[in-house]
Amino acid sequence: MLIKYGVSAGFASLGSAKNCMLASSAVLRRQQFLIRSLGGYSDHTNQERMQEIRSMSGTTLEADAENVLREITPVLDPTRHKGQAGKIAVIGGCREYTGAPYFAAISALKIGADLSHVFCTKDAAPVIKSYSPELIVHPLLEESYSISGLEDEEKRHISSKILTEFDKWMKRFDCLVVGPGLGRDPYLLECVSKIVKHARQSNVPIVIDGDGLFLVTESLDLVSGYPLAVLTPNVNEYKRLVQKVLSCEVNEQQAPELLKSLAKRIGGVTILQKGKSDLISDGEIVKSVSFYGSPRRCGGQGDILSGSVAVFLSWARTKRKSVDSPMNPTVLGCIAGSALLRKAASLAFENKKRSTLTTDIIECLGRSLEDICPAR
Ligand SMILES: NC(=O)C1=CN([C@@H]2O[C@H](COP(=O)(O)OP(=O)(O)OC[C@H]3O[C@@H](n4cnc5c(N)ncnc54)[C@H](O)[C@@H]3O)[C@@H](O)[C@H]2O)[C@@H](O)CC1
Ligand SMILES: Nc1ncnc2c1ncn2[C@@H]1O[C@H](COP(=O)(O)OP(=O)(O)OP(=O)(O)O)[C@@H](O)[C@H]1O
Ligand SMILES: [Mg+2]
Repeated sequence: MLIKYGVSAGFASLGSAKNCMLASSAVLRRQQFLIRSLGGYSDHTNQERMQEIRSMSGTTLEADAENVLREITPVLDPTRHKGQAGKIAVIGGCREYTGAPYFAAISALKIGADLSHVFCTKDAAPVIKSYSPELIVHPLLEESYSISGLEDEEKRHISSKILTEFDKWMKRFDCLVVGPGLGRDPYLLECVSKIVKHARQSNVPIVIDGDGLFLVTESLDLVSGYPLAVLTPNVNEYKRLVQKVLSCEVNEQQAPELLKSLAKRIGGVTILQKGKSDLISDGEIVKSVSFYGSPRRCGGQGDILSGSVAVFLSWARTKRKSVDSPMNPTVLGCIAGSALLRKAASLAFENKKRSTLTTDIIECLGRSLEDICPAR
């Protein structure tokens, strides 16, 4: 059974009169909002999608994402200092992939985080630095090819130096994103496993994406039972996870139930299953984000999503500290990240149509959030 997770209901504990009013007209508002939202993705299936969404909102599967975005996005308060709006670190970037960690890290900044770091291999660092002076790029990780010929003892020494260096930084971060463009080199993945273990010991939230999902699918213990872990699998990554954990195939008819079982079996981690609709579960509830979006499937949209989820989940955790809310901040972060990416993708597609690229979508992140939560 899907547990009700209406956002207006969830935030009722915030106690404002505004939220009481929201709750009383929740169904009508949600329907109007979802239908309005369809504007961006104007293909011939809109009528069907409208019908789908109407029935989903009736069963409370569809999240009231616009309201989530409003609730967790902090106001731009002049008394706040640098860092209070979020410090994010992306662990990824190797010889093959330099775009993915850049997309994740720059998206975090464009949404409103104050600082965004990238920890990548030595070869990838100058390339990523050249994309943007805004990012703080650490040429820290090593791949097997760069240490080939060394004795095992020396390799272990390098690995422990990497870990010591990362530890100096770790406690400063509000969230890590592990995996965009990480690659699958065994030596590098072993180092990253140790980084994940340390982050977990320090209670730092971790969003796992891309090759990070390859790593945790092989070593589930890294995240199992850690409530601050968020996995963001695409179609392939999800299939591999389901096969490994539940020993079955993906069944589209029972997608919400399957996702919930998977999240529960991994000890209550939060999973954002990406697709035509994004489905989110922490093993207790299931929510979907189906509106907006674009028919362009250019690579890199998942990377924007992982950076966005990291920021929103940090904001949701901060909000939770100041206001006693029953909401799971990891689920809120996923709902907000998914909705914002889909809105930005829809705006970019309106302008660029077939030539829409990930960089165009990143340029629309600011306006998309501004439409929902004006800066002033
Ligand atoms: N510009 C960049 O540097 C980018 C790097 N990326 C990185 O590339 C690495 C590998 O990620 P991938 O997403 O390619 O790995 P996957 O294992 O998800 O994809 C592998 C193959 O599956 C195919 N595929 C993708 N979606 C599919 C679908 N819905 N149905 C059937 N087949 C599908 C793709 O064509 C691809 O050849 C990761 O580290 C990722 O972060 C990607 O994020 C894309 C952008
Ligand atoms: N068929 C679809 N229709 C509409 N939106 C989709 C569809 N598939 C994915 N998306 C949207 O694109 C986002 C990225 O999903 P995608 O499956 O492309 O991730 P990915 O393969 O990890 O991306 P990346 O290329 O960055 O690795 C999802 O959050 C979802 O909102
Ligand atoms: Mg991906």
